[in-house]
Parts: sequence; C-alpha cells; structure tokens
Amino acid sequence: MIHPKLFERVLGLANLGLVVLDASQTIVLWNQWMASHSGWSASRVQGNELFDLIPELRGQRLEQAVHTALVNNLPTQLPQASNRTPFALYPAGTWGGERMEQSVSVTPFTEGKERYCLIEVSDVSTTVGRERQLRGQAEALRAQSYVDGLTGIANRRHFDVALDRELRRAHRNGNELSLLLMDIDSFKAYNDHFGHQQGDACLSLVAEAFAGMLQRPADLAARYGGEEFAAVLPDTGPAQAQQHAEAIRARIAALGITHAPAAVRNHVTMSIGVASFDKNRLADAESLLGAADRALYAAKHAGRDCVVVDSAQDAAA
Ligand SMILES: Nc1nc2c(ncn2[C@@H]2O[C@H](COP(=O)(O)OP(=O)(O)OP(=O)(O)O)[C@@H](O)[C@H]2O)c(=O)[nH]1
Repeated sequence: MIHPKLFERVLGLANLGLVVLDASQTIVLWNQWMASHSGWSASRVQGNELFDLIPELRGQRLEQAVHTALVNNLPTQLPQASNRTPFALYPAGTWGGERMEQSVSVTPFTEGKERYCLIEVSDVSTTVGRERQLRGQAEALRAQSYVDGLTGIANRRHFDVALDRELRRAHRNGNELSLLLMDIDSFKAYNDHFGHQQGDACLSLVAEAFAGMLQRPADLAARYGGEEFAAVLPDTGPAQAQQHAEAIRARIAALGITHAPAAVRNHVTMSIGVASFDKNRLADAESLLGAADRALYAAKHAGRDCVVVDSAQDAAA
C-alpha cells in the first residue's frame, strides 16, 4: 500500500498535467504541474465545476470527451488537429504570450461507487515546433527544387534559369538559340473522359518521350506548367528548331495514347510553337516566350497536332 505522503509527492513531481473530475464535472484534483503552468493553485480550482471555471472549454472536444468518459465510461485521446491549446497553459512562470501546445487524453475510472475521469495533459510544444520547422524546410526545399514533381523533368523554375543563362550566352557570343512551347491538344477533354489520375499518367508519358527527343547536353526539356511543356535549344537556329519540333510532334503522336472521343484525333497529340533569338526583335526571355506563345496559339488555331514557327522569323528565313 503506497503511503499517502509518498503518493502526494509523486503527484507533485509528475511532468504532466493531471486533473480529476467527479461525476458532476467538479475538479477534485489539480496537480502541481497544472498549477505551475496555469497560475491557478489547486486550492483555487478544486471544488469548482471545470466548465464553469473555464467557460471557453464549453462546446470543445474536451467537453465531449469528458461527457463520453463520465456517461459512457469510454476513454478519448483528443485529436491533435482539432485544438492544440485547450487549456490556458504556458511555460512555467511565463503566463501570457503563446499557449503551450498540448496533447490531451481523458480516461474514466470508478472508485467505490463513484465515477471519475482523469484528464492528462502533456506539453508537446517541442514536437509541434519541430514538426513546423520540418514542414517549413520541406516547403523551402520544394520551392528551391529544379525538378517537376509529377513528370521528373525540369520544372518551370529550372527552365527560367536555363533560358536566362542561354540568352546571356547568345548575347555574348552571338550564338543561335531557339525555344519551343508545346501544349497537349484537348487535354481538358482527356481529363474529363479518363479522369485526372490517368491525365497525370498521360502527362508523365508525354514528358518522358519529349525529354528523350532532346539529345544535346545543353538542351533542356521542361514542364512549363499544367499540360504545357517547353524546350530551350542552344546553338539552334529556326530551321533546325522547326525540324526538332516536328520530330517531337511526330514522336508524341506515335505513342498512340488513346484520346477522348471529343478530341481532334483519336490519339494524344501536341501543338508546338517555335521562336528563335533575334538580337533586334526577340532579345529577352519575355519577348521570346511571347513569340513562341503566339506561334503555339497559331498552331492551335490551324487545327492542332502541328508546328508553327514565329511568323517574323518565317518571313526572315
Ligand atoms: N491531369 C492533369 N491535368 C492537368 C494538369 N495541369 C493542367 N491540367 C488540365 O489541362 C487542361 C487544359 O485545358 P485547356 O487549357 O482548356 O486546353 P485543352 O483542353 O488542352 O485544349 P487546347 O489546348 O485548346 O487543345 C485543363 O483541364 C487542366 O485541368 C495536371 O497536372 N494533371
């Protein structure tokens, strides 16, 4: 039989909050940990009904859990996501400021003929803080990443950096540089017919085939966004870029991926716009992308599944 004094000492030393309520939800025990983190001594709170003393707990999951314990004799571990700071608890001696993050469980028990419930509160601030930090770091890493998560080819960020770098080289050395912008035809219809998941699988197949068509180490195949892809082709003039684009278009068509009935072809196809660096007209990323985009739009307008070269370039050629 444990000595009452010893038992009291252990309760005082416990590194978690222990609150016992009787069947009428009156606080019969409020341990030292609760006192030092709330600023409310046991003598102040014991004898009070918990939800009268702390009205903000009314309507919360804790009230429900206490009810479940006292009425249905069932324990509850409060879900972390619902309310991480139910009690106004603070790191010892710092009442005010940010509340401690808490993990709370409620357990019923019977002593003699009386039903009670034990509320255990532990401080999970460190774990939650670490979780937040890790999530923040993961997000930062993703933002810094140069790889598209779905297709595994370069992402838009990588593409922007590569285009900038190659444009500076073209200016410096007078080298040629071309850009392809491509878009899967009637992809909305594909998604609508086969579902988004199969749409994602289709994007991955197309990306793999497209990236496989670019052979030179300096060429860059990227997912530009959604169902749009792009390629940076250094040391490549308009005529050669058009040839590349045509080969890519044919390769995608040859994959023979069944398209939705509403699409122009019964297999998945791509429209491609081509624009090339021109120090007098298309000398920066914005104008080069604008020209490629207009060419892509023209390809869509021409019936899709085709390649269109930026018109001024065409005229100059
Ligand atoms: N499955 C999937 N679909 C995407 C993704 N990104 C964009 N899309 C879909 O791609 C479709 C693009 O549709 P639109 O811009 O209307 O063009 P379209 O149907 O391809 O028609 P055209 O380009 O004119 O031939 C939209 O339905 C988008 O929801 C993605 O990551 N996965």
